[in-house]
Amino acid sequence: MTNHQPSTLDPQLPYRAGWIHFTNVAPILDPLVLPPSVTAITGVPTEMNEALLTGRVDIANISAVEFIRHADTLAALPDFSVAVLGPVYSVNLFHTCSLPDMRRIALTSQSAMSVALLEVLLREWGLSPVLERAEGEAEELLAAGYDGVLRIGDSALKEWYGVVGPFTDETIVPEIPQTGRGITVTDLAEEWFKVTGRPFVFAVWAYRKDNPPPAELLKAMRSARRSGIGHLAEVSARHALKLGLPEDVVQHYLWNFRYHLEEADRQALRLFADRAVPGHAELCFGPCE
Ligand SMILES: C=C(O[C@@H]1C=C(C(=O)O)C=C[C@H]1O)C(=O)O
Repeated sequence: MTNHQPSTLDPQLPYRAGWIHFTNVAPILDPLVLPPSVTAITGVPTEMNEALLTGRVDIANISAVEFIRHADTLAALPDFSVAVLGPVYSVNLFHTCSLPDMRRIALTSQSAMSVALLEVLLREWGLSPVLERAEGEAEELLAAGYDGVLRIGDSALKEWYGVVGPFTDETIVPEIPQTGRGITVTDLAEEWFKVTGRPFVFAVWAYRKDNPPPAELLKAMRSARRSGIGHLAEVSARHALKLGLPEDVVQHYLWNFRYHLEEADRQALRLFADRAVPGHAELCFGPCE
């Protein structure tokens, strides 16, 4: 991948955005009408992390841990996040033995944040299994001999439902089962909540400090989020169809997210940063010098 100069150096060039295209960003991305001065590409978290860090894009919703690791050069929008308080349903450790018995865990290559979260939780639990990158469906990898499989995003949401579903009308409230077909699903955001009582921030919208986004992009993003959250039933119905999941499950999945990066989220992210990346530079939620 080639390095590009920040586009602020040439105001004639478009401002380039990178969007993680998972369903959990749909309430912001589906209604988004980009200003003419902005272009966009899409990809999975590790692709968007790389696109921002190599200068292929100017802003992206990236794994929050990459923002932390590069806090000397990156800033985050102060009011945008993909966060939850409690379960997230799409960042899952699938396992067949108990957590302390796990020896070997397969990690998805799409994720940076969930891997960092798993490492923090393993330390918390006093466990040190071998962690390896391996692709494939959770059930296949478990059958192939892994004790645990970490999956994120839409495929993790679908695999979670495949294990714990189908639901009756009453299942969603108050408690969703975590086992089925001999598999347990440990929701990492819920585990973080059990340890800290805090939200967990998976993604922030980050940009290089010297290259902040144009005001018209922020305005378009805020207006899109308002519209997406205001029409969550329609957004959910559209994505339920794409995912092959029931509408009420997708609606529950989406209304559960915190898209506004409030003070509680920023504090929780700092707490995570201190545990995951000791010695990190101070986190700046723009505008930053
Ligand atoms: C909750 C999720 O969050 C995503 C998970 C990320 C990661 O693990 O690196 C990065 C960005 C988030 O949007 C998910 O995709 O399931």
